[in-house]
Amino acid sequence: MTAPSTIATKFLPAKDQLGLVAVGFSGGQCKSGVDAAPSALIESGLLTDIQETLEYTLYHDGIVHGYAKHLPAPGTDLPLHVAGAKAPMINPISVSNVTHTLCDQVYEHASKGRLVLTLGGDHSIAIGSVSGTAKAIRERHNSEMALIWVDAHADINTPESSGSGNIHGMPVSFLTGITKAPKENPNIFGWIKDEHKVNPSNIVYIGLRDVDIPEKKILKDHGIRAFSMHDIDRYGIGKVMDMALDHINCGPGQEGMPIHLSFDVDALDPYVAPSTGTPVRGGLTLREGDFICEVIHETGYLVAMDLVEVNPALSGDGPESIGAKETIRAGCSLVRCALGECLLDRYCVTDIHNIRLFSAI
Ligand SMILES: NC(=[NH2+])NCCC[C@H](N)C(=O)O
Ligand SMILES: [Mn+2]
Ligand SMILES: [Mn+2]
Repeated sequence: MTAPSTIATKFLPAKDQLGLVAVGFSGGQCKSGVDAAPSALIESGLLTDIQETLEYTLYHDGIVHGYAKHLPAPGTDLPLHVAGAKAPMINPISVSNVTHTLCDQVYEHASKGRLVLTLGGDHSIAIGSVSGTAKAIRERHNSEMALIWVDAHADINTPESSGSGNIHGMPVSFLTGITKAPKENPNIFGWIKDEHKVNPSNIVYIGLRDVDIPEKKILKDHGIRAFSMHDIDRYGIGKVMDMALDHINCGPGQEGMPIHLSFDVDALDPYVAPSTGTPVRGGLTLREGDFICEVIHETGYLVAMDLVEVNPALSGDGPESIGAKETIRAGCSLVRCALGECLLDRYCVTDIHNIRLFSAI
């Protein structure tokens, strides 16, 4: 057995402080209902668990943001035709404005050393949450940040490569700088500067199984590390997580870097999380999803998490359906695991491979 390690203390957010931003936004895709997710998650008791069971001090303005002030007048946010694109970008001004505001909100929490939880909303909002965290981490720690993207999809289309024009399929291309503000309207995502960006070599995908052909090329060209469902079947989730953390230098004894976890609920199998806009069969079991979150918590490097794409209006019989309830329950479970549930002692990182002080109880 190795001696207790002191890893992770360098970047730890204040141990018990959690900043929450509830983002009721659905403009990154075309199905309504995903904007109702934060309220549904909160109503099912997530914040009580975070405060009472997990003992975090919660910083939350009590608002589910719809960003009405930041949205252009109805009918004016026209699809943007980008040269060479298969489909026009949908709601470009709305998504750019909302994510810019969200970036500032997340930055506010992260720059005070709080762990930041962003409840979406569709996955386009990660443009705001990840950029806000990245900026705060650069300022606080003079460090780059890792991004773990758990999803059935790679969400790395450019406006040119996207077949749908939905921006929730593009956030990673903007966050890495692979896509710049479009020439046709440089204001759209023109606010994204180097300080907001994530280095492609610090990104790890987990759970992929529906990647568009141009996205495969982008992943390859930029050498981005990705673990598909095939890899999870082959190696098991334990080994995949070891390899994922090793890639971002966050494994046992490694120097480490702060981690932003962006969790799209459609990474889970539709059996467990049917209420989502773009479900894909053959996904993660709930335990695999929870395990991913637990392992990331265990590193001590987690500084921010997004939970996105829960859409209570989808799956058969609407918001009250069993499917919607199950999806919300699964989403809450993922968040609690990332915040330290099931572990005997939060942040008690000893030797995460030998001593296993905190196996699940
Ligand atoms: N966040 C998501 N659920 N993204 C789904 C993206 C689907 C498809 N690749 C697209 O670009 O439109
Ligand atoms: Mn997805
Ligand atoms: Mn996604």
